[in-house]
Amino acid sequence: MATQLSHEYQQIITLTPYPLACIVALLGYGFKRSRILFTALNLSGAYWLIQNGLQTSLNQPDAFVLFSTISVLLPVHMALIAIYKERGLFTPVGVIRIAFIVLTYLTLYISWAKGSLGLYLADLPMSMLEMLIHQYYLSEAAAITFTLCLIPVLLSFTLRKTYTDAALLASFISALVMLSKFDQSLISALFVSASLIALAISVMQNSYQMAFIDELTAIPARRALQDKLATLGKKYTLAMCDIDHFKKFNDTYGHDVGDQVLKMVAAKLNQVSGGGKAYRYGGEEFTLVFAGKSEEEALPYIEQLRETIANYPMHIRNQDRPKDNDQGQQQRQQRAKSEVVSVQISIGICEKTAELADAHAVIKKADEALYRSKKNGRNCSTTVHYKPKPKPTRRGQRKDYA
Ligand SMILES: Nc1nc2c(ncn2[C@@H]2O[C@H](COP(=O)(O)OP(=O)(O)OP(=O)(O)O)[C@@H](O)[C@H]2O)c(=O)[nH]1
Repeated sequence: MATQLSHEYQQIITLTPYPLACIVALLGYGFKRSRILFTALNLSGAYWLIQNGLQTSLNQPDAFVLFSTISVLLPVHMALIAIYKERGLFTPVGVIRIAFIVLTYLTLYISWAKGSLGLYLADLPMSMLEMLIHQYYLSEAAAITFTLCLIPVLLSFTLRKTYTDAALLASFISALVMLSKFDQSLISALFVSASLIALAISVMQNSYQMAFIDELTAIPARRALQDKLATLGKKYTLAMCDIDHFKKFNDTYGHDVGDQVLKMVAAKLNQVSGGGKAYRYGGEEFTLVFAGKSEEEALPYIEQLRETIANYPMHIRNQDRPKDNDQGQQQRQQRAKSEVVSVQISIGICEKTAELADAHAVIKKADEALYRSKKNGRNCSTTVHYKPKPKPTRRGQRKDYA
């Protein structure tokens, strides 16, 4: 009975990569991640051949040629997929890529099914015939191919830094382990399944990132804030922060510099202490959430942030560098004075009270307080309920956009 059960489990494990590959291919298609779909095709193609032609001793010429070819084909496809630029699935390049993967595995299968694969054994170079290390199923040719193909996979991972590239790298390493320890029972099913799961997770993480993380500032976005607001208890404080005269940054230095300012402010707000959490509310507006804190308790942390931002010397990077050296030096000297600017923010703070029905009512009140901060000369915080003793604001020596 135990053997029977174990056999059934083995069957399930052996079949698992097929539905997984379908799910991953559908995810790749649905989320327009062509590299995910190509990798699902590549892995399932190789796995299908392994299950059909390699459940026998590698001493058989047919099986040996099939194994040697897969050992080279799999990493080559992975490297080509890694360097592929996402251009959509049904573009000419996308279709060629799909056809290339399918045709290579199909040709191999047909040759194997006709029994003609073994005939090529004599044509294989020595580097494909001898295993490099004892007990590892990796020929010299496969080892060289894996090493060469690792370069684009690693480069793509380091340069693009996407979840997809992380999953591609994981699949690549997994393919290497799977092939070199090929004699282990169920190894191909387990490693191909693990790779497919990593690919599926990368699609989920990608879509989470797109929905919940603000692309420009890399801090949580409005949707993440909505989720957070839904989980807050009875006591919390929200602070709405708005960059002062932000339009002037855009108008004076251009949209790119405006983006730099947004990134700097977001980075500073993201360092909030006292249990606060920063979100980009939209445009040049940010929200700080202090769960379990009153206005009075949150205020020192908020004020500290406001001052940190106002005191930060923001260096405006100039895009058009002059070619002429003297002119460049003059401009650089001028820039040294004129291009360090101070960014200031105005803040409205409101805590949850019994009269305020929900978090949206609290945000509305905080927004009204923010409006009062703007009217009171900007670069200051206004609370709705708590009345702190007025404190004179300090202004720096740098160019001030108030
Ligand atoms: N560069 C850049 N600008 C943005 C972005 N989102 C919104 N803006 C700009 O932010 C500016 C907001 O300007 P206003 O609402 O007039 O406010 P303000 O100039 O900050 O003035 P006050 O709030 O009264 O201090 C607009 O010019 C928008 O185009 C963005 O993602 N990048």
